[in-house]
Order: sequence, then structure tokens, then C-alpha cells
Amino acid sequence: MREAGQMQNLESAGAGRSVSTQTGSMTGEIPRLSKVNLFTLLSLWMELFPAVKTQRQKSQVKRTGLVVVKNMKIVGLHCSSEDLHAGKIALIKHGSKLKNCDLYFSRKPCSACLKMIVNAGVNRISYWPADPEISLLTEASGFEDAKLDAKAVERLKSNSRAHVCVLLQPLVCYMVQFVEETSYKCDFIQKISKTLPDTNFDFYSECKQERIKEYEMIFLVSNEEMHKQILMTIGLENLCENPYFSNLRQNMKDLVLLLAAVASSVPNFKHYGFYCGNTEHSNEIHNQSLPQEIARHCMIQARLLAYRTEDHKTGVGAVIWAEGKSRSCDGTGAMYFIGCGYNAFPVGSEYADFPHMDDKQKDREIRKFRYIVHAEQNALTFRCQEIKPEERSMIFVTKCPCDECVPLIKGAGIKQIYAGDVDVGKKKADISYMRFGEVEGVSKFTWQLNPSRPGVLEQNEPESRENGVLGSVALDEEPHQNKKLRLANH
Ligand SMILES: O=c1ccn([C@H]2C[C@H](O)[C@@H](COP(=O)(O)OP(=O)(O)OP(=O)(O)O)O2)c(=O)[nH]1
Repeated sequence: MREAGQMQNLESAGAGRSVSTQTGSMTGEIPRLSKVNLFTLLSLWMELFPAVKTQRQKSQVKRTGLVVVKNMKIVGLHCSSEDLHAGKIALIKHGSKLKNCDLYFSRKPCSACLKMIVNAGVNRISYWPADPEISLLTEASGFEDAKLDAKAVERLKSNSRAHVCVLLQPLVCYMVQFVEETSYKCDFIQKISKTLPDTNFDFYSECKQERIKEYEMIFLVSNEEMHKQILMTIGLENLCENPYFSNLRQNMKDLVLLLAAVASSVPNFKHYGFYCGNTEHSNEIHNQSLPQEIARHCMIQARLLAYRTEDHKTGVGAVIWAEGKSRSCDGTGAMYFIGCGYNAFPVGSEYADFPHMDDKQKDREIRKFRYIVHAEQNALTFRCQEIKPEERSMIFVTKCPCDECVPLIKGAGIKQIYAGDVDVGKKKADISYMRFGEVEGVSKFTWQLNPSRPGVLEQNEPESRENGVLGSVALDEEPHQNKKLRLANH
């Protein structure tokens, strides 16, 4: 038996199947991200959630991302705010529902957070083994406090029922190559590439290199000796010996590289972003839409989810967020997580239960389409919050929603769709994409050049929104005068 399409068990059906090589991966096999690595990557990514402008980084307390998982389903995506650490936010948001949950932190939580989440009865606390939330890479005055806190964390850990651990699985063979290849080939990059006058300019690789540098600075401790010292202080002396230490660092580097590749596949590039194609209403729609950096952030979450697909050929990820009426304590501002999923066969089915063929296969009976549950369908089925009609809710899908999904999205009361649009208007033999273009009452934002004239929009922008909350400060989207690629921070 397997879990739901939201979070299937990798080990049961994951890596190493034979496929018809549409992926172009080196062996013709499609690698798959383990659920543990997916949770870990999402926690790192949540640490990078575009900060609300007023958020100041308190020097010694590092921003931290958090993924809350219950019965293998993601029930919370959070990041710390100016006032509250991620663990405290989890406590406020989930309370006693944290019982038996697994928490994935992008940094080892501090003692104040740990005592509360342990007290709530969580099952497992996993953290990224680099600099903890109370930074140990700090100037002398704060170092003693940071060490004391690390000691208290160890004491809480050894006396708690919860399993507190580092969970990093090595990526399956060719995973990094596969992600790099599919990120480069993904619709967003291809759409930009087509418009670049200089075809030799590999802006994707350039973007990825910048992201790697940036994320290594944030998530890795560059100095190996320093990293060992941190591991010793946070109770991981057993990982300081080789080969454990070098394996750990290699795993960490691979995950950072993977994150950089996926993040670069939805880049902050010139005037590209998620826009409503209808220029007549563009101003009105623009005001309703999310800031581009948040839309890109959520689409990258969906892209990460797509690497858990059970479809041999086409991985699709979907994530649903909503915007509350006012900013909450979460570092995501007014935005809160509703649900996520990817395309997979029905819960409980075995790998061989259903056909896996695409429409190149003449015999329609052995095609996958009537069996596979779509990413949006899994996100809706396994959502952890209701979709409130009075709030703006939005779904991010890595490809255009098909005719089976569009009425579901609309019927569920989702107000906005952010999606790729490569298949829009296509009618294939067993799946079609005709309805997306015509659907009314839902705003659609697809990846394209800003349809309003660049410059004009920026100067006249009346108001901007920060993480879903109206604000008076203009968002600093890229200044676009330079022909050369300029890469902004995520
Ligand atoms: O809204 C949608 C549409 C499709 N899918 C999934 C279902 C199926 O697993 C796959 C189908 O993708 P596609 O239409 O691209 O067909 P394909 O046969 O995989 O590829 P091709 O583009 O060559 O036809 O995508 C979703 O999850 N959500």
C-alpha cells in the first residue's frame, strides 16, 4: 500500500524504472526525489521566502524555514518572522495538532522552540546540519549564549520522546543531472531562450551559477573546520569523522545544487513574470496579482514537488496558497499554505497496477490518462485548510491545467491560477487543454513578458503588495535597462 499522491513513499516505487527516455537522462531512467529530501529542500526554500519589507534580520538569530508533515502529507509551510522563530509559528498555527507530526527545519531550532514543540508531542524533528537558528558563526559576545543554547537543546533532545535527527538521503543516481536537464528544458526557460537575440548566451547556466554561490553562502559552512566545530557543538560529533563528514558535505552540496537548478528554472529575468495576458485589464489585474517574487517562489515549490511524480514522462507539481485579510505572525506575511500535490496513481495502488503509456501508444486501453491523479487533484484532495470564498486563494501549477482540472479549480473557489501555458488550446487524444484559455471568474497568470510597456508600469505603479498585504513601498523588481542578464536574489 502506498500513501497519497501528495507524498508517496519513494522507496516503494521511486528511482530506477525504465522509461521511454523522453527525459533524455543518461540511462533512460527517470530518477525521483525522496520524500525526505523533498521536505528538506522545501524547508530550505521556505527560509528564502521573500521577506516582508519591515522584516529585519536580527544578527544572531537566523531566518529558518519549516515544513510540517502529518501522515506523510505537508500540512504547513512556514518561515520565521521578525518577532517569531519558525518553531513558535508552528505552535501558534497548529497548537496541539502538532502531536505526531514530523517537522523539517532548515536550521536546528533553538531551545525555546524545541521545548514547546517537544511538549506538543511531535514525532520527529529533522534539521539541516549547518549553522543553527541561534548562529554559532557569530562574534565573541554572542557565542557563549549560542553555545549555552546548543547545550540546552541537547538536553531537551535526550529527554524527549521525539526523535531529533539529521535526515539527508543521498540523491538517487543521476538526480542532479536530471534536474539540471529538465530545469533547462522547462517551459519558463525555453520561453525566454526563444526571445534572446544572442543564442549563444546561456543565461540559465549563468543564473544557476549565481544561485549556487548564493545558496552555498547561506546553507553551507564554507570552512570545513568551522563546520566540524558547529557539528560538535550541536551534538553531532559522530558526523565529524570521515567518511561520514565528507559524505554529509557532499549530500548537502548536491541538495543545494539541486535547489539552485530548480530556482533558476523560474528566474527573475528582465520583464518576464506571471502576467495576465489580457492587457485591457492589466492594471486592474496587476493590482490583484501577487508580487512577482512571491509568485516565482511558489512556482518553484511546485517545480520541486513535480520531482516526486509517478508519471514516467511528465512531472507536474501544484501548490495552493491563500492570502488572509491581514498579515499574520508567519514570515510569509498574509499568505498561508492550503495544500500541495503532484501527479501520481491513486493511493494504495502498486506500481504495476495501472498502465503507464502515453498517447504515442496505439492501444488506448494501456494509456495512463484514465488512471493518473493530477497534481491539482491531489493538492485539492489532501489540502489541510478550507478554501474560504472571501479570501484570495491561488494555485500554482507547473503546466497548464487540463480540462479535467480547470472546473475543479474553479468549483473549489480558487481565485487565481499561476501556470505554464505551453499546452494551452491543445486537444490531445486522451487529455485536452481547451478550457484554461476560456475559463471565466478565475484570473490566469501565465509566464510571459510583462504585457504592459516596461518602464511605464513601474513608474505608474500605484501601490504594491507585500506578501499579500497592500503596502505603500514600491517593490524593487529588477531595473531592466541593462541588456546583460541581471540576476536578483530570491
Ligand atoms: O492539469 C494537469 C494536466 C496534466 N497533468 C498530468 C497528468 C499526466 O500525468 C501528465 C500528462 O501530461 P501531458 O499532457 O504533457 O501528456 P504526456 O503524454 O505526458 O506528454 P506529451 O506532452 O508528449 O503529450 O500530466 C496534471 O497533473 N495536471
